[in-house]
Amino acid sequence: MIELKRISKTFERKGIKNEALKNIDLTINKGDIFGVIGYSGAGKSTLVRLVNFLERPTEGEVWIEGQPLHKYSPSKLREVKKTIGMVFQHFNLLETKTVFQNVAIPLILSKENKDIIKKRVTELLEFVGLSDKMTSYPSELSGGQKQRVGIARALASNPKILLCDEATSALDPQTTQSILQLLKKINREYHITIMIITHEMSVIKEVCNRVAVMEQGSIVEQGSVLEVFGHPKHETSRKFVKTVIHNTLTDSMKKTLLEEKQNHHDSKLFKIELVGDLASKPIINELIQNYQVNVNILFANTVDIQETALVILYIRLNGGVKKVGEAVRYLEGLGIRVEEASV
Ligand SMILES: Nc1ncnc2c1ncn2[C@@H]1O[C@H](COP(=O)(O)OP(=O)(O)OP(=O)(O)O)[C@@H](O)[C@H]1O
Repeated sequence: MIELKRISKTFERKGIKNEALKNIDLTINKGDIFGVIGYSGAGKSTLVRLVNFLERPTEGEVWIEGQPLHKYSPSKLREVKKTIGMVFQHFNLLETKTVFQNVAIPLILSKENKDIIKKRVTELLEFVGLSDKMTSYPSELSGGQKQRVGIARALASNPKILLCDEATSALDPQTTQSILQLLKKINREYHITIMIITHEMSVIKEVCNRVAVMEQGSIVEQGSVLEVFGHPKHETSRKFVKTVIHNTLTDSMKKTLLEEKQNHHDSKLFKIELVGDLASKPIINELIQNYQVNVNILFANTVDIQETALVILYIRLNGGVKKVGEAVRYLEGLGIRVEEASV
């Protein structure tokens, strides 16, 4: 578990202060794959560097697995930091060392014996799918293979937490997919909590269960990925969600609705979201049959988030205030999020 409490970080250079993080409160639970997203300069890297104390907070507390890192001496910090692995955007491999030697570095530093190192590195290279590259040098590998080495090295000391700072940003979409699948496998099989820093919402959609959106040093929204994708509250979150999910009426549909407005003064427009099992229920049919309302579907989109279907619909209900009200209450009673929409 990672807990950041009232964290602020101010950099000072030549008398000029730069408040990189402002009053951050964040809890990442054991087993989470937690994404932090934001535009360049939002403070993401500073935030992740605080978790393994590559940076010290100006104010606030950093708790890792119940341990108060902000109170620890450098030697005690070194011990805790062994339980945290880090994966970097540009891999940070030693070019003069082989794949095997790169992965072995953390074990050599903690003075493990040769047999243990050999066994552990062999296992890890098998896990990341690079058994046949043991004696290769980084210059002989593709970007995706280099990142697999970086990940194996981060796992060498058996961490409880893995921090990934833009780990897929230098990779093409297909390689990104394979690295994200590997991170999922690490989370599932090794029960490692993962914190992912990214500026790509597709990364969050693919692997994270929770997300925090950052802007100018603050967290402007956080929650489950389904919640934030289905119903982003902050403007910045909405912009990020739009990059991966089409969740608003199309321009041509808005135009038509505006033109038709006078003909539909007794109808109401709603945005509804169906999550998981609800997505496959005959809800529209029930609205028509049981509540005698006319249902006009104006927009529909289905996306899979974390292997769960999220259906976003814009529907126009017509049938008088009473019937429409009853229909809405029926939907809400099923646990469907219903929001009156405007054009
Ligand atoms: N060591 C430093 N000294 C001074 N200012 C810094 C330092 N590190 C970061 N900053 C500043 O803190 C702010 C946040 O930077 P940070 O790198 O955390 O953002 P980011 O969201 O990770 O951006 P990017 O995606 O571009 O890496 C920026 O204004 C940056 O200039």
